[in-house]
Amino acid sequence: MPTSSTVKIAGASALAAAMLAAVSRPRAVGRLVRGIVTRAAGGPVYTPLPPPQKVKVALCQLHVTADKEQNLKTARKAIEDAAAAGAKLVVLPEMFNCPYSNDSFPTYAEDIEGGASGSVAALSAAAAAARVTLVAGSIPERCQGKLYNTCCVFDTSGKLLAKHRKVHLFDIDIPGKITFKESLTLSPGPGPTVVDTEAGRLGIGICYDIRFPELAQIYAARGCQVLIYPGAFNMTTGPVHWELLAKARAVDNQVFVLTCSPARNPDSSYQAWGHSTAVGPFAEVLATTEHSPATVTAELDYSQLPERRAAMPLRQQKRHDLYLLLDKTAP
Ligand SMILES: NC(=O)CCC(=O)C(=O)O
Repeated sequence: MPTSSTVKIAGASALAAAMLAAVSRPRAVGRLVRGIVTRAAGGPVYTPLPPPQKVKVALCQLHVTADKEQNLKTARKAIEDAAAAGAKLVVLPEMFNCPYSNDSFPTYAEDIEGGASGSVAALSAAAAAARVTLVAGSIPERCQGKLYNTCCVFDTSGKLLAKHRKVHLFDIDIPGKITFKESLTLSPGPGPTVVDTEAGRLGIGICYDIRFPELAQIYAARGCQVLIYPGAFNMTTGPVHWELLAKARAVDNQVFVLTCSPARNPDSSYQAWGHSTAVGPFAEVLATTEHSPATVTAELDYSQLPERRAAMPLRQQKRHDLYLLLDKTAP
């Protein structure tokens, strides 16, 4: 059925109809982050273009020390090298600018919201210089008297696109093996973080967040193509769970999953498992490494997503009459 406005156009003279069409047809007036800005009656409208079909990613498994400036230099060099090798999406590790410890978080914490963060300025400059989308691992953030474990995402011009505060804090006690309680110093973040970038729609989690399938399901339901988890698993759980969890989140949701860890540092009080890994939507390991400093690269081919989903239509086969994913933070 034609709408009333279509009927009006059809009934107008040819000249009037042509003039009306010219006014109402969106005119491209500029480009912004692979999007088109059009003028419409209500003001400019930004329509993102679909991301490229294939995206080269780099997971920078960095050597992290107690020297923040040195850590930022190491990160910048890794970002530059990754871009020179063709990466368009670069990922850094969890807590890459400080040692992973409750003693360090308050000392190294920075004010991101107020724009006073030296790390954020350095990361923004690095993303802009390298022209990459940067998922900048995480740093300790101080905001209104609280501390968070926070991941900043920058676009290719260095603009801060989004910030994810770790939602699930790492509080575990495996007797004789590992006890860690992030909640001694950190507060949990408010919820999921979905970011539209030139490299695709990203869902962000930090380390322990990967253990919670519901968060990944929310990201899949909101159309994320890639789930990205900067993380620092430990020597007890890492060998058994790190890759398993990345594969599980990928295969359950038929998405790409990227994990990025600090390299293992013998001088550190916390020994990270390393093994930064890229996983495809069929749970296939696309690229991985051991525990030394390294950059893992992989090509994500987004055309695989509809193919995998058509071949195994899990999304259509869900029994919503039996269970329900309740996204309490849905926009
Ligand atoms: N930094 C973390 O959240 C560590 C998570 C971890 O090691 C685990 O087993 O989970």
